[in-house]
Amino acid sequence: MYPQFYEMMGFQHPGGVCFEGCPPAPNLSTTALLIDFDGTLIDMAETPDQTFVPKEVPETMSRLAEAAGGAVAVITGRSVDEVRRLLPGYTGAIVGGHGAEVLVGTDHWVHPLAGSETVAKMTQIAHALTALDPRLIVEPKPAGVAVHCLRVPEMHSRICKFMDAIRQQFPEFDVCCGRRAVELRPRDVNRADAVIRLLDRTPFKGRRPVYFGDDQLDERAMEYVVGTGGFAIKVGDAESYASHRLRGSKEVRDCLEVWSTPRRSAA
Ligand SMILES: O=P(O)(O)OC[C@H]1O[C@H](O[C@H]2O[C@H](CO)[C@@H](O)[C@H](O)[C@H]2O)[C@H](O)[C@@H](O)[C@@H]1O
Repeated sequence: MYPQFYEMMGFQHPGGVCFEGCPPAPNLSTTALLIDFDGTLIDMAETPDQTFVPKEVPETMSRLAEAAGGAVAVITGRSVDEVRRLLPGYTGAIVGGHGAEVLVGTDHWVHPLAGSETVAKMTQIAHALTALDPRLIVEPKPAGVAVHCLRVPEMHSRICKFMDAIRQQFPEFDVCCGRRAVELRPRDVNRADAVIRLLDRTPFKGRRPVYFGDDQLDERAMEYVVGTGGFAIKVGDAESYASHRLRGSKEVRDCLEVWSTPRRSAA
């Protein structure tokens, strides 16, 4: 519903209200907005394919990207193509594969190991793990592979061990045992460094960074953002470098909706 409509009816548009936890909108013309995807912008789902993107999200993200002169980035473990598919029309930047891919404008950088024989072999071996339990899900990525064990948490530590055994055959890779997924990715890839590099290039350079994240993986990036005079918003109650808290993805989306409607945001 348009803000003007609420006004005509004598109500305040919900998008114009900064609620508890949602900081007042920063000046988007001097801000670099960095937003984690799963668990932050979008609610967690039982499998990566069941992820549901509310229909207003791509539009909100596009509005933010436009207002920020392109200095908005989705920071994620998913591939760039996957984010493009889930956010049709979004023209901001995407850091995919935890930093193994970076899309800014039309410049799409991919890690040299992306699409390599090595990744294909690793992915094939990871697929064999599903013989242990069909509820395990293998997600191939351009420069690595993830095995999701959200539906079989009791297998988590076994999967970590298996994936570590696979990794020993591929020295250029590291294993990351996350809470919900175990992932192999290039050793030299991590999201904090990817964020630092992103903030050093146009149109992000010289802007004040603001980071939304939910995961332990976001923390080093948040530490950097806070250390450079920006601020961070943590989703959930885990320990964090962030100065602000939101309870869940719905609140993140509501907050971004407020921010993308500058005329109505708090000063
Ligand atoms: O960096 P993020 O944007 O937070 O991405 C982290 C991983 O998210 C996805 O997997 C996770 O979310 C799925 C959907 O909610 C869930 O089913 C799965 O168990 C989680 O691990 C994504 O599929 C991965 O590629 C990302 O690395």
